[in-house]
Parts: sequence; structure tokens; C-alpha cells
Amino acid sequence: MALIELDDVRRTFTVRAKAGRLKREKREVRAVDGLTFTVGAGECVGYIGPNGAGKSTTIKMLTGILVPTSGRLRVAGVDPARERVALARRIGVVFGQRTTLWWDLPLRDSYELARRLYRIPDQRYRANLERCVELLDLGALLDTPVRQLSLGQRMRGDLAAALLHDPAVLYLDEPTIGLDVVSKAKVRDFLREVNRDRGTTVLLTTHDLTDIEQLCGRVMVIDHGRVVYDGGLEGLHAAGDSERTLVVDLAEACPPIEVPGARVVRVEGPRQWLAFPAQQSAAPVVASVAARYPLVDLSVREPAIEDVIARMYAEVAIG
Ligand SMILES: Nc1ncnc2c1ncn2[C@@H]1O[C@H](COP(=O)(O)OP(=O)(O)OP(=O)(O)O)[C@@H](O)[C@H]1O
Repeated sequence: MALIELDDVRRTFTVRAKAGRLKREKREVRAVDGLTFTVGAGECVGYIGPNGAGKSTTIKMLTGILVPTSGRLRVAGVDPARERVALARRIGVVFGQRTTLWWDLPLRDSYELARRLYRIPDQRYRANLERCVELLDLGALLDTPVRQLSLGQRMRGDLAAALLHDPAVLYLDEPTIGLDVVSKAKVRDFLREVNRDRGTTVLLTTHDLTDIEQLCGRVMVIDHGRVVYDGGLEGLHAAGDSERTLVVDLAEACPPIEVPGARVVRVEGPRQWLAFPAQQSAAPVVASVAARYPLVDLSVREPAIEDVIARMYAEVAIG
């Protein structure tokens, strides 16, 4: 069953741009330019693209904040712009850069407000709150005013708030932005659980490819308001011939090391950066380095989404 359906959806904005010293001209911006796709129940889909691609405009239409200029749009059977109250019961929204929690109130009070707003039955509210508190480790924070929470704690608080009413669809806009490694891992573990065990359909906008890699079976790339790729992450890497980077700290500085299947792209003292194809596992490269050189530390870095997309275009242009 499709939970999100878009059929030739378009959204244009009219902007006034300067034309000469005094004149201003009207110009039309096609933010979303004929989107057609469906997202099935229980899918977790990454929705990515360069700045200005039309991601936010899509999410705003899916949440009923913006009305499409043309086309048909349904979320859990509801027309978002026309049936906003019915929609609110079926969706949860988390924006990494903004909070939906009450700044001066303790977390617990924001949740209580959500309970009343969504008219969540007592038993369900208690069970959902208990589950979120446990999985997101919120127990010690429930009585803390939101303004005193760290960014990672606040994000965990926001995730709980978005899920107390059991929405069928969860929109996430940069949910791990600015978080440290530990907080990112907690958020991702929780989202995996919500998607896998609760069957919540997730649409995730992010600039962090690790979010996609760890959570999404499907990724859609949008550019200039159109879908330019729809498939698995491996396919996206393959289309763009992209590379991951293994960063190794050796016991001492040495000339570029030689490792099969990888090439050194940068050296800084004892630290070296090795690029290898993104579809391949890092394990053999790590094993080769460890067998030949004294290793102190290592980490694997995903390519930037912008680089993957840029490479994808380069391939299309060449092919
Ligand atoms: N209210 C608006 N008025 C005029 N133009 C707009 C408006 N909202 C968006 N746009 C334009 O529509 C296009 C798509 O913007 P949108 O915010 O959807 O992109 P995005 O993919 O979310 O980008 P980012 O990654 O930077 O958030 C851009 O060219 C933007 O300038």
C-alpha cells in the first residue's frame, strides 16, 4: 500500500528580481517541477539533493504547509493541504534545525500538550512515552526545561514528541545535523527501531550519507525539482563511481603507503588518506594496512552527497 503518492506535482514561486537600476522583473521559479513517485508502507526512503533542489518545498507540500501549483498529492489517503487536521494525526515531523518543543517547559509538559492536542488515549500515551523514554534514554531529562538541553538531548526529545501519537509517516529533515558521534548513533538506532519494529514509513532528508547508508533501503535524488535517481545507495555509488576514504594514523610519518585496492590521496605527517570504491567493503583495505604498517587509529569517511551527485552527472555527461 502506498502511503505517500505524488502524481506530476509542481510548485512554482513568483519572485521579483532586479533588472537594471530601477526596474524589477517578475520571474517564475519552478521549485518542484513534475514529481511523480510513491512510497510504500514501512519503507525508509532517503530524499537527497543539492541546495535549492526542491526538497523542503516537497516536504512542505507533504505536510500541508504549501499548496501544490498543480498535480495530485496524497499522504496516508489524505490530501495534505485540504485536510490538515486529519493529516496531523497521521504524520510526525522532526526538523533538525528547529524544535517543536516548548522552550521554557520541561519535556514532560510538551509531551502532555501533545497528548491533549492529538487526543491520544491514556493507555496508548503511557505505553508510547515509556517506550520512547527507554529507547531514547530520556528518563533523567523529563523534568528539564527544553532550553537547558544539549542539541543531542533536544533532538531525542523532539523524536519522542513526533511519535507519541503513532503516526503512519515520519518526515525527518536533517535529524543528525550538528550532533556528536554518540548522539548520531543513538538517533539512528532509534529510527531503525521505529521503522523496522513499528513499521513507520520514513522520509528522510539529510546531507549525511551515513544516515542514508544505515537507515534507508531506497534513496531518491532530486535536482531542479525533478527525481534524477531512484534506487539503492549502491546503485547511486555505482552510477557516480564514488569513493570512500579510509583515514589512517600510523605510528610515524612515512611516504605514501601501498595498499591493494586503494590509493593514497593525501599525507599529513603520520596521517594518510586512502580512497577506495564506495561500493566495496572497507574490511580488506583495513586488513591490508594493518598487516603491513603499524596502525594507531583509523576511520572511514563517506563521500559528501554533493560529490556523489556531481560524479553521477559527470558519468551521465560522458556516457
Ligand atoms: N517561498 C519561496 N519564494 C521564492 N522562491 C522559493 C521559495 N521557497 C523556495 N524557493 C526556491 O525554490 C527552489 C527550491 O527550494 P527548496 O528550499 O525546496 O530547496 P532544498 O532542496 O530544500 O534546498 P536546501 O538543501 O538548501 O534546503 C530554490 O530555488 C528556492 O530559492
